[in-house]
Amino acid sequence: MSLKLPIVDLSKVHTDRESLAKVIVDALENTGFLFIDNIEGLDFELWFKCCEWFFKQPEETKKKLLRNFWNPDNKNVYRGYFPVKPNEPSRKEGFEFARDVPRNDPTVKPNNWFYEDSVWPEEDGSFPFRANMRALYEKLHETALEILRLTAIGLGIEEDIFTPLFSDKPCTTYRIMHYPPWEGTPPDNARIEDNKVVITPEHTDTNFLTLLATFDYKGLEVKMPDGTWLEVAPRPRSLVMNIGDTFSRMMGGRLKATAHRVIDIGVDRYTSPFFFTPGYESDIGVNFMSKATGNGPDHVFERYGPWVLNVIKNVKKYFEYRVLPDIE
Ligand SMILES: O=C(O)CCC(=O)C(=O)O
Ligand SMILES: [Fe+2]
Repeated sequence: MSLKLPIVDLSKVHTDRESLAKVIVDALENTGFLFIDNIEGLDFELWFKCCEWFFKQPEETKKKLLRNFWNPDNKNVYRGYFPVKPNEPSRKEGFEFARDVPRNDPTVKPNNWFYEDSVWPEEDGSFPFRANMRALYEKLHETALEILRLTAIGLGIEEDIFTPLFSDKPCTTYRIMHYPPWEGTPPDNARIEDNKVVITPEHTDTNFLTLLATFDYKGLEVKMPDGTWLEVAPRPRSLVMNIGDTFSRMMGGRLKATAHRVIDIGVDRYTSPFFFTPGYESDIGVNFMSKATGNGPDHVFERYGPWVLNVIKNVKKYFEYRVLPDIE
């Protein structure tokens, strides 16, 4: 069964802010997923071409971009390329980058790998991969901020209240992914109910807000409050949006970070999430609404960086992040 997600039509962003705000907050209080239509200037075809271009690069090129965990010759520990791992239920290769910060920024500790420089594949001049991806990043950053302004309106708080979390060096990760179909028999840990096979197991996102292009591929499924799974039917030129643990926790669970997974559809699958993420020093403490309204249980200041590092290393225990060095 497929899920009819609420749709936020951004062509109405100047004329009908209140009703868009209501759609967003209602969606985030319920299923936690929605579609965003009509994002001016966002070129999905170019975005898809970037995926195709990158994943057909020779293995040698990708190897130079591997995180240090997979290629000790490389310095990058957080950004770059990750390969398909044999016998893992998460069956995908991906490339991740961020906005670079100036190397001489005195507020960034030299060992803070959240802010390491992104690494890029060499180009031969026929396709400006890096320039395209960077332009797409800025468009998605702008879109995410607009969505958060609308969310704030829907929550009845000051429209720009979330903006400062992302003004100072956001830790956003922009990723492109390729899921190759299983070769032979999938491992047992990829098998789920009804003989289905996953290529990304059930999870919630950890970051603040995710904007996802599925490029009309099927496969994404969302968990309903009653525990059943519904598929997200592809919607051309639309972004799928959900929020992550960071935002949900700040809101005391009022807005939902909903579990989702990806089912094997038997063909090469390309998708691209933009993991919109606060700055390392940004305050993501609980009881955010008390801070925003001056009422309610005490808001407790908490920095994003140390909080999320503990989550990925010790709570979610992502195996490739287990080795990440401590920062402070
Ligand atoms: O590929 C997809 O459709 C979703 C991927 C996803 O959930 C993720 O990367 O967090
Ligand atoms: Fe996800």
